[in-house]
Amino acid sequence: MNNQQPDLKLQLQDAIGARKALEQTYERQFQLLAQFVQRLSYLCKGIDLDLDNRLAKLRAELARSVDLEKLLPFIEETSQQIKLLEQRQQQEIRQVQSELTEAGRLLQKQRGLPDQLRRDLRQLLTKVEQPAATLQAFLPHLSNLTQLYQLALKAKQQLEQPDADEDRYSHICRQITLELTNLLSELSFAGKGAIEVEQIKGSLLGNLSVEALLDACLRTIGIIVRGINEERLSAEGFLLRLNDALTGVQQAVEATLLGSDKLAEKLLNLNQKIDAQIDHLGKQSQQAENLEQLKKLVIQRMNELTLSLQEKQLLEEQQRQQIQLTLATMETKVRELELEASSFRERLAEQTFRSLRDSLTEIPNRAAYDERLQLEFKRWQRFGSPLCIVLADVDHFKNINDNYGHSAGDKTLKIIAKTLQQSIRQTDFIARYGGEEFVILLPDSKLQDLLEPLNALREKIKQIPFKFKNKRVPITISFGVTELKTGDTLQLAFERADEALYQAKKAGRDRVATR
Ligand SMILES: Nc1nc2c(ncn2[C@@H]2O[C@H](COP(=O)(O)OP(=O)(O)OP(=O)(O)O)[C@@H](O)[C@H]2O)c(=O)[nH]1
Repeated sequence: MNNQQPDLKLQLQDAIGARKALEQTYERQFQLLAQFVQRLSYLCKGIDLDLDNRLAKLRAELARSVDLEKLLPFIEETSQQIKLLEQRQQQEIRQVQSELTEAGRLLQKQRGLPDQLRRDLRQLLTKVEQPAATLQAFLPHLSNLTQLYQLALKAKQQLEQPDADEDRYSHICRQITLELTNLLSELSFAGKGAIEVEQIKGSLLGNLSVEALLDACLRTIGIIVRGINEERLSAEGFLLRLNDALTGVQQAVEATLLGSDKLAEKLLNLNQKIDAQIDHLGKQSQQAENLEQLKKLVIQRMNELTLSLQEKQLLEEQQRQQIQLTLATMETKVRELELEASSFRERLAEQTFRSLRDSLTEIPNRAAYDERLQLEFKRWQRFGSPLCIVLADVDHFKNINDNYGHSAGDKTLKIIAKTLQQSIRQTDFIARYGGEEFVILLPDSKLQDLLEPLNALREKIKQIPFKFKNKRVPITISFGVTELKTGDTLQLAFERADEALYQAKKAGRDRVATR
């Protein structure tokens, strides 16, 4: 029993020591937490006056006591206040987002902004539209937008300054050249018109003055008007020839009717004559007194009758021949008309075919693309199966024209167009969008499934052994791809593909970029 007493005492001392150590640890942790809360509360200072006051009280309480029970009401109140503040902040985020978007859109509406600025602005607006957690997240966007406003202002000022006339002048020239080149690539004429179109296209590759561009525009209008007139005249000519042919047939029928009327009259007279001859023969034979007299009479009348019958046969043969002739004439006329009509039909079909084809590369042109796009878009809306748009642009194509001439450039475009067309599926659609740019529509394809085939196609183009001036010149192509999303308009989707293409170019070309 005596031995057990010191043991108990020792155990009690240990327990008291452990408890003290625990209390000290607890106090240290509480101090640490209190310090942390204090620092955090300083960070929130200045956001809201009421919150500042509550946090000050909480800090004072934390400094004074370590009793959590006493602190609880303060913590409760402060957290309520923070919740309200949070709601207010969400509202402010939405407001800043909408104000930034509005300011960006306003800038977008300004005319005469440089192309690059437009692209940057478009990208910025896409970022602004994405949800943000804090107001601070908008700060870089705000600063970007301010920069874009400054750039736009500078660009505008430059345009308005007299010494910017030169820039403005060349900007206008470039715009007209671009529009006219696009228009010409959609026109397709045979013969003289085609040669003239090619000449104008060739002249647009140089730096033309506004006067020369105006002249090119007027010449283009002339070609179009002539083309329309030619088609109109050709249609008019066909109708006139149709009218002539019908008049011819009508006259032939009338002549036949008239001829057969006359013949019928002659035949009637002849029949009456034959009847009279037979009648006369009958009467005279009764008056004959002997057989010899009768025989002479009969022979004479029979000769007269034979002559009349021969005449009748001749008349009938004439009538038959006349009808045959008329029928043959009518048949020839009808055949001629048929030939004329079928060549007219062919010309019309060819015209429709040509107006939807690009004359250089012989693949569908932009007008054909617009038509097909509408169709695919409607299908996409109705059936919901995926639809992708790919923009393809030959890299540094200007260098080919500059270094090896325009016709080398033309040949390059033809080969690339052919390679692209041969590489897509039958249900896909490719068109020359203009210049060195092509557009491909891929129904029933998901964006992620296109990366591999498009990269293979890009490699295929790179491997084409182009040779100019006895030198192997590798040519590359960049692709911008997008898939239509719910709520998309055609314009939005196209702009995304265009942005992707821009990214591919910016990242060094010869690549596939997606958006
Ligand atoms: N030979 C030829 N050239 C054309 C035709 N249409 C447009 N071009 C030329 O294509 C060139 C396009 O040049 P840019 O738009 O500067 O582009 P790029 O040189 O391809 O450079 P990146 O696209 O930036 O890689 C211009 O020089 C046009 O004159 C055409 O039908 N035939």
